[in-house]
Amino acid sequence: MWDVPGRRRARRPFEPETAATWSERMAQIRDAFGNIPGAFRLVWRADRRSTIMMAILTLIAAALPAAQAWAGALIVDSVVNSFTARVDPLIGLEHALPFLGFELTLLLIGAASTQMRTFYEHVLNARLAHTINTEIIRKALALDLHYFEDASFYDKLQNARREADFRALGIINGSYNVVQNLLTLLSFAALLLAFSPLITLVLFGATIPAFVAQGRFSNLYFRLLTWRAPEFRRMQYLEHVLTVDSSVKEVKLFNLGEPLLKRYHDAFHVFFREDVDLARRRSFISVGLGALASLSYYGAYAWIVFLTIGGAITLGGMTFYLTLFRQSQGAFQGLFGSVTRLYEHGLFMENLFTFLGLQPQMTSAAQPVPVPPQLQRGLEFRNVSFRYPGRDDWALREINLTIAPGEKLALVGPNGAGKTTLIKLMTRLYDPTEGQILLDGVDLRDYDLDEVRRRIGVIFQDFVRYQLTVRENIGFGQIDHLDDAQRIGAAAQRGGADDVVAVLPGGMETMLGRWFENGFELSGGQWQKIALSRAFMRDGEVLVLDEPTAALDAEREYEIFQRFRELTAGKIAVLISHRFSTVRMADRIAVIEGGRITEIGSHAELLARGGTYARLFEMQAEGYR
Ligand SMILES: Nc1ncnc2c1ncn2[C@@H]1O[C@H](COP(=O)(O)OP(=O)(O)OP(=O)(O)O)[C@@H](O)[C@H]1O
Repeated sequence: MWDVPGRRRARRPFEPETAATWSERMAQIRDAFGNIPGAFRLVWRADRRSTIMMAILTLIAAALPAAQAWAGALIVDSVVNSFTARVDPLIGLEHALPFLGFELTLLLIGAASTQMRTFYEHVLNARLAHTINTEIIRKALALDLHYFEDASFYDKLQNARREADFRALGIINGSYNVVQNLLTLLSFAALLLAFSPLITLVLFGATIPAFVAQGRFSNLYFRLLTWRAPEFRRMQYLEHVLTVDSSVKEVKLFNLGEPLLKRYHDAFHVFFREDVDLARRRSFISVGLGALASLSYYGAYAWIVFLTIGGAITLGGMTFYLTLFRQSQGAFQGLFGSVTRLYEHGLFMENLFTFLGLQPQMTSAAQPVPVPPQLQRGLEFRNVSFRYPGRDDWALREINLTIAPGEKLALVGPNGAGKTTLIKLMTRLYDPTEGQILLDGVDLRDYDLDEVRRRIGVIFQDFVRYQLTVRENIGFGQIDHLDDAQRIGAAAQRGGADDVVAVLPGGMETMLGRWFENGFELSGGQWQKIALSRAFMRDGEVLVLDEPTAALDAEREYEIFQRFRELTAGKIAVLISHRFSTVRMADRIAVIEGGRITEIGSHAELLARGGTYARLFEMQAEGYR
């Protein structure tokens, strides 16, 4: 039913109903309402004062109509008394004035409390959005890399983020409204029941179908939005590609703009049609069921008219009961409306709480072994095999490798061979599926996770270009030394960023990138020097450089590698490179093919062996002749 003809991409069909059995439906309702306390805790954490103020203001709002009715009655009584006593109009007015003043005061209190509530709601909304975003970011920080390499994680993130703040606030408002309506209703229900239980049943019973229908629509709407998360992200992705600096060159030169924009439009129209369809059905059913409630009201009306004409009740009694019918039915509908909205908000909060409930698997040992200050035995891969979550094939298979303290090891191999994966295991971004990685004889998993990472400096080939100052770009290698100008300067020199800094208008304080004002964009190689310097900022025992010099000019690369031994003296250095001029400077070279180490040895040994390394080296050397 959600499928729109003529679309190119086949979509998963949206199934409107899954909670088939009664018990499943009850469980769903329980879950949705079960999220209310959690939402309250969240709001409470975000801003206690506003939460309390809103509660007080709601109670004032609940009490005001009754007080106003009472003030009205006092005014009428005062007028009637003066009239029957035939007092002078001025004196009569004088008697009524305090009551008029009372009503005016109530009116002013009402207006002020409405404004105050709007104000506190605004404050709470801003704080709440911030609190929720912070919790989402904190959770993302705690989660392992594999979550970020999985599309369904982004759907969860998307669902958690979307509307969470507005829904949490909705739960607070909804809960307060339920209390308000309940109080009003209780007072009316007593009077109504005393008059006629049957009429009470007819009036209230007629509003129940609308309540049930609204609940079903809330459920449908929630599931539609949740199910839609992947498509919605695809739209956001297109928007991103079409509007950021990193893709603008290709978008222009390959004329991708309009075709991609069309995809964006198409996705929007599918969503739009689905939304309109749902809204239309919701409106139709609401009108139909609203008519049912009105019908019951007019049925009761006719009954009262009949009783009045028959002389069973007075004209005043008729007016009184009619008011009672209308107001109590209104309060009942209001109560149901609030409950339905609460249910809908509760469903949406489920997404946030599910996300916040995700647990990292890569955790520190309960009683971590301290990492030794100086490595004695180095790093050892013992029978390590690894498969990415959700993949059947092995990315690494039976890796046995020991890297001695101070050794320089190069990893070479074709694209997709598993080199970067090996680094990810070494830095505990992933744990091996089989086997162990030992740092100085102790399994990496027995150390404190942060401690391990602190001791290893890594720059990946897809390093980050922080749109921040040079100082921060380098200093982030050791964030607690961000203000240590000397250390940052030394790291810049070792990584080769010193000559970049020399030409920048603001030196170390120059803003890099084009995203922010006065940003200075660097060339690919210049960025790489900055990233390399970031790795040198770290004073760890292990330095890992994944394609560190791919974008450097030959001269600079030569210079850095001439000094490489000196720069990494006493440290383990692992470098991945496709450039043999770089690779040959390592003590040993491991060739990785299809996830296995197929050759290992020094440059001379591998050349002498005449295997893959020798073949690739000759091929590259040939290219330069
Ligand atoms: N996050 C991931 N999830 C699933 N599979 C992955 C992931 N990252 C890499 N792979 C797969 O693991 C294998 C090894 O990839 P890896 O990135 O380690 O190769 P590499 O040797 O570093 O290649 P390159 O020289 O191209 O950088 C490849 O088959 C790749 O498809």
